[in-house]
Amino acid sequence: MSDSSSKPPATGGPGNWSFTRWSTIGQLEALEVHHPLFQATLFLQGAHLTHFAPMDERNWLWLSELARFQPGRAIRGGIPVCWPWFGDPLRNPPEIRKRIASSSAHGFARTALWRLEDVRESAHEVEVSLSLSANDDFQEHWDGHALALITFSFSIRGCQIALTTTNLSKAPLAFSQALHTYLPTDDIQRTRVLGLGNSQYIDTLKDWDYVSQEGPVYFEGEVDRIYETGEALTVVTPSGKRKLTSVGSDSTVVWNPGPGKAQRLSDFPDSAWQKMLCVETANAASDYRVLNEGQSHTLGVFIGRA
Ligand SMILES: O=P(O)(O)OC[C@H]1O[C@H](O)[C@H](O)[C@@H](O)[C@@H]1O
Repeated sequence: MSDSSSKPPATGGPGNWSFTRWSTIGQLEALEVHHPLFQATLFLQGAHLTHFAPMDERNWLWLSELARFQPGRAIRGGIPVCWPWFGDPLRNPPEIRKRIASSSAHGFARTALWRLEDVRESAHEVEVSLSLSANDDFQEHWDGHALALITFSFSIRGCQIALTTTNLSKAPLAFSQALHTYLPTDDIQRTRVLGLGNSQYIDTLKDWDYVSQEGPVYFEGEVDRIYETGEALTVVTPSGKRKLTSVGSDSTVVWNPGPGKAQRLSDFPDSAWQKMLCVETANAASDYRVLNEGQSHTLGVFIGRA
């Protein structure tokens, strides 16, 4: 399945690194980081991180055992980059919707081929940057000109992701987005998310009604909510805790498909809803952003120990 070499793909850069190497996984090109302190796997398609773990630890990200690594197909698990719109185009505000020429959820970035910009290595950290220039090549999906630059910083403390969008068109650019993090759990019924109490959420399963959250978020069946806060969160599972700290975000999506939707999802085992949850650092719903010509916005998350 995985074939490592130092030979870069046509879309990659030179591979003269100590801890990072090119790899072919399924039909896709990936960068594998094997640092003495941590490991990571990052695909050029979608700038999609599927694996991050400090040495001797299990993957901090959930990855479906049915995930397929094929051109044009979203990988189920890891951290899909939803950009330049989040969710169903029809659920986005008119300013965003008017640019979208497709019915696909979560934008085109997660299945587009990103360009490797830079790899920086040190004794403590590896930093990988990729870019996606959304220009006329993406006309069939979207009408706009923007640059997405994403930087992953891996260290023994955790993994930081920063996604910067720059508007390259003359007209204002409205967009929504998310870093759609899949996390593993041993048991969803013994999992909770702390830090969202005292906020409001849109319950997308109940006609998009507003609901007040009190106390921790528990999972009993399907959950699909957009919280109106970007506060730091702690995810507590039977085997440990993770802290997610965001920048540039005032919305957080919490999702678990539950047993019913699990059966309809692509590349997702029927029982896997018991072993995962998504906590997505977002600019979604009313937290969408508008950039004037040349302006930039950075959305970021640090995933660390709690
Ligand atoms: O199946 P996908 O397009 O990857 O979407 C997976 C999920 O993403 C988000 O979390 C949405 O809130 C869910 O409604 C959706 O089911």
